[in-house]
Amino acid sequence: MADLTDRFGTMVFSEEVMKDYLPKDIWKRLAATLEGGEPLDLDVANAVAHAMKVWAISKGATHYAHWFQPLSGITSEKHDSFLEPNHDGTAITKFTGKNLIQGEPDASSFPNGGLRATFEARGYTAWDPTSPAFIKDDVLCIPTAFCSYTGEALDKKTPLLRSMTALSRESKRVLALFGKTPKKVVPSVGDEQEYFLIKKDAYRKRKDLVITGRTLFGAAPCKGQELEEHYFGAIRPTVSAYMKDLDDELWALGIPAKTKHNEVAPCQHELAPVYGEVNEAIDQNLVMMEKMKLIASRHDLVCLLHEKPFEGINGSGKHNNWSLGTESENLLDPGDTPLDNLQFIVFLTAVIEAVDNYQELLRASVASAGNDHRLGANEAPPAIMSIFLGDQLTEVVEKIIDGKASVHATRGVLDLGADTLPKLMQDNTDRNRTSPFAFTGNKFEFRACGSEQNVSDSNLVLDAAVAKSLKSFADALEGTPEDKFQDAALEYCKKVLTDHQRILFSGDGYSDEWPIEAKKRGLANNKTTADALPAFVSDKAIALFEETGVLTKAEAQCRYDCKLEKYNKLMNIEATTMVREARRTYRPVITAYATKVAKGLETIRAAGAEAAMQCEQNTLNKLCNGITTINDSIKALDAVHQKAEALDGQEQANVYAHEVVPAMDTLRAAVDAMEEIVAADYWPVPTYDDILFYV
Ligand SMILES: NC(=O)CC[C@H](N)C(=O)O
Repeated sequence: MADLTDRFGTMVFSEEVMKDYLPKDIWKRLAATLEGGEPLDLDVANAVAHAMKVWAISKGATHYAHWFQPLSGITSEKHDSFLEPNHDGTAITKFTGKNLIQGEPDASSFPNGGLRATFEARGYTAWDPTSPAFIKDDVLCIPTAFCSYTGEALDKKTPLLRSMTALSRESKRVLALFGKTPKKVVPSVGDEQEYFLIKKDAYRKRKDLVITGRTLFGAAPCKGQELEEHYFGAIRPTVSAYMKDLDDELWALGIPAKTKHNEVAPCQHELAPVYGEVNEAIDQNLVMMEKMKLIASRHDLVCLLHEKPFEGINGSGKHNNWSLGTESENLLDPGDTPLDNLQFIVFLTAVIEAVDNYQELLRASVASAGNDHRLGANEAPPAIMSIFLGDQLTEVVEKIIDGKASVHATRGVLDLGADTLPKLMQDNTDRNRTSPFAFTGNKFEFRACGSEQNVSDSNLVLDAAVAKSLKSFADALEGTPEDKFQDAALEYCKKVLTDHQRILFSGDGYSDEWPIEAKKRGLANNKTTADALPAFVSDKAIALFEETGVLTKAEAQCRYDCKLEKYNKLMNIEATTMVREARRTYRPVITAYATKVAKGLETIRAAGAEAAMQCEQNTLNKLCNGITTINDSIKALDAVHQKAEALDGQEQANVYAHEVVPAMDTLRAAVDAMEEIVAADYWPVPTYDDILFYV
């Protein structure tokens, strides 16, 4: 077996491979594009395409594909063979610079929200050279952006790249004030991917799981996660074999899979890669999710990426560990020297201001039907956005607000009563699992993101919002005389921190007091996707998107429309599945069992042993009541479902969130109550106990 390091990145057209395959001058010109955004000319593209083709074919590839992320959030690819037939019955291989740079897929079947009417059907894909090409299933996949012919972004990647540009631009302005001139500033991200693994045969027997990705019914198991024995527990052989396969494939694809472990819920696991530049990290996360599902199938398992496959136990998040850095320093690392501390405080302040100003937009960025079930319980943060800084940093911020921090008169350094900030511990124990946005030593962990989501939206909002805060700082401080800069910077931070202190919260996000307190502080609490999404197109959000150049108004509107449409469609699918299952799967079985109990009772009564049968009579009564409740609940759900389907857009979403979901909860409760009394061999589907403990 190849050496462990030799197995890494074998299927990636990496910088190292490029250097190997490309003539020196071509590589230099390409590197200028990668680093400085120099426009790419056709000569270079032709040479790169040729090198890519030769390399890919040497690895067994037969096709190439522009690999992109339409607004559905999942990835798309159309495979074209490298082969070109000659007229004489032979063939050559061909892949040109033009093929590399641009593709022209038919865009008409991808979601494009409100822009549909004005768009031509065609769209085009454009090579993103900042994320390396890779070979997947004998296909050379080229990461691309996806736009309409009129230039509007129709994908998740384009605005993310724009937000990176904005953030780099404004960060550089701020760093210039500290006398630093990095080439670029890049947000980096490490996404912790949580998932469930269950047996394929159990999965196939659960229509709700197959169709909606989550269980719409299911009584609480006899044992849940209360014994806390699964988290970090020894990994069972079936799961371990899966994880090894997965690691191997991810490593070959250059995905730095690092940490794997059992998560809190039975059957739940996590895989965390080493962080990387956000654009590439998200591409890799999308490939990772695809591989997780495919490889599970080879092991007779199913990987569930839904945010809440099982009610009442831990859901799955994708904690987005976000930081900002130059080629030589992490700007969210408090550092050791006082001057670094002031710079750190400026960037910290910018993040605090950004999260407070755009709390509703951040909430909207993680809004989805699945995440609605997860937020607010079982170690997932509530829907209220807030920031957890930890004790030490909270104290520092309080000192700045109280005017107890100053720039040291003679030495010109930040004075907090001590020379430096305490070196903050990157210690997991200081984490607050109920916080949506927690500082963890040298980065922020955005915990509200859901496991199934493409986190481009969350990151572009975060990048844009922080870019705006930094822009305000640079606008205010540029031109300040050098000897006054530090005092002025600290004064600026003091004001901003005072204005935005309300977003800081270190307490228990699950407590009954927090929503009340949050309301007093004026923080938003958008509990459902329907409530959260309008923030995506508020005047404030549009102004941010336009000012930072991340999205035009039309592009933002189109994203809102797509998210809304997806929510409404998913809710329709869930409500339909639920009613059908209740009618066709559960009710007949409950009725059959009630009939059996009734017949048994009759027989025993005839035999004169009535007293002993009181308990069976009680069961029969419960079953009959249950059937009535189920019938009533189906009727009630049908009615609100029809009401929702008669509407569209935001109005439809509102009815789904506030009327259909509660009706679904009622129907579920009615069926689940029967699961507890119907004889096990009658029950038509595997129960939570059957599913969660047999992998
Ligand atoms: N241990 C953890 O961090 C659990 C997190 C939790 N699964 C979530 O939904 O976010």
